[in-house]
Amino acid sequence: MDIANYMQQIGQQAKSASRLMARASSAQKNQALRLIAAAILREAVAIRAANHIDMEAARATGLAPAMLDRLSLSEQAINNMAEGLLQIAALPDPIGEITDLKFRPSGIQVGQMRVSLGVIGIIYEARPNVTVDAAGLCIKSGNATILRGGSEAIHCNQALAKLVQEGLLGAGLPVQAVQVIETTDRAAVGQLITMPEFVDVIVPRGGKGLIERLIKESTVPMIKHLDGICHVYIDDKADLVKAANIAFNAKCHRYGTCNTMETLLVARPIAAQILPKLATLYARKQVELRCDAEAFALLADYPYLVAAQEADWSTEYLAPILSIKIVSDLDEAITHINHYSSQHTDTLVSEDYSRALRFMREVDSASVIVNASTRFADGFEFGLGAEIGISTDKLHARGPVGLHGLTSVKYVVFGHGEVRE
Ligand SMILES: NC(=O)C1=CN([C@@H]2O[C@H](COP(=O)(O)OP(=O)(O)OC[C@H]3O[C@@H](n4cnc5c(N)ncnc54)[C@H](OP(=O)(O)O)[C@@H]3O)[C@@H](O)[C@H]2O)C=CC1
Ligand SMILES: N[C@@H](CCC(=O)OP(=O)(O)O)C(=O)O
Repeated sequence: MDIANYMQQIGQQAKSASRLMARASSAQKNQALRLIAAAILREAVAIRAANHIDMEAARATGLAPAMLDRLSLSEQAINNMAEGLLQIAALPDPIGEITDLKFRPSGIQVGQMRVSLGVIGIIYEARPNVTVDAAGLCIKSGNATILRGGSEAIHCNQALAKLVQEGLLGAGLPVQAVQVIETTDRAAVGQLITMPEFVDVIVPRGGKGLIERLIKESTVPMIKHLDGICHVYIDDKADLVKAANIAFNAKCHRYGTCNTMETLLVARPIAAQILPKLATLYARKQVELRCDAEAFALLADYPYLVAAQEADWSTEYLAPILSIKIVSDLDEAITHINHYSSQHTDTLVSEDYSRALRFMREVDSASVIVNASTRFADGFEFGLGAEIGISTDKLHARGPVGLHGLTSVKYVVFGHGEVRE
């Protein structure tokens, strides 16, 4: 395959499709979403068969269990993809909304109209449900998209792409509004990020290697969705029952997601009370605990205990591993988090109102949570219907990105024959 030519063609097709998508009616876009949902349910067996091929290949290469979990599509996950599309269909259409329309002294009326971004290139991990969530959000927000999922998911992504295109066709929308790149050759990524004539925005979801390349090479603006070095800080004013539930869920609910806790900070006055209890819970899941010297001494009998190294505080394990540090107070916790966190999601467990407010104001992360698990940092859980991912950028969109994050506004002016004096 001549990758440069192939990507030029994909880019041109996306650009043409984006013009039609920008003016598509809400009814058409919603019809496409419903048709895709129905096709996914109808073809559940074929989707699972494609996923099985990917899973077998990934197992053969020794992919880590948490990554296999991310790649696998259960019957429930397939139902959830379809349900997610129906939820996106039920959301109000943001496109065309005019806000803040005001008369100016000159007589003109000035307002802002919400518009689509155009063509969005999304590079993401081997997680097939993202293919459907991203396609659904891009369709509803009137964009065209070029999708480059993780190579381990290629068969499943192609099967899903066919169903998405079937739905677009059925609703009278351009099938090339959603294109899945058919090659796993990373040269295609290199092309995608250097086609500003066709691509308006790149959304990279991934780790440091991906981002380093994109920062060096991309000539297209990006909304970066980076790694999650997420923290839970258990304060000495915490309700310890809540704290244990939250700290267990934040680590053990799913190891491979970016909103999983990687470091637990515990206030010194309650460390001896809470840490052994938590260790009992973590031991059931065989979670390795990488502890600073103080926590190490408290948990000396724990079966999977390791002394933490400096590098642990800035490591995203995506695995049953947790680093633990005892801190003196909220100030030390905030300082640690702002130094080591990837500014994705951080949680405080405390019953103290003033400390909660301080944590929310001072922790510089996309989602700052009080008394709930970091795992809630998710577009669906935040009520966005679905998400493109979790932006760790500060500009344009921050945190879970839903429909609004895939749009922009332009000024619109209604005149009545006015001329400037
Ligand atoms: N903030 C967020 O919303 C999210 C963040 N993440 C983060 O992603 C990371 C885990 O996912 P993981 O699969 O390991 O991520 P990777 O960064 O390894 O892969 C993600 C995607 O980028 C591609 N890629 C990676 N490196 C390059 C490169 N140098 N050139 C071209 N393409 C590249 C991969 O392709 P290939 O298949 O060829 O490897 C894949 O499609 C974690 O850090 C996690 O926190 C994940 C999801 C959401
Ligand atoms: N929003 C997601 C987490 C973000 C995400 O997609 O993470 P990842 O599993 O690293 O691709 C969730 O809570 O399921």
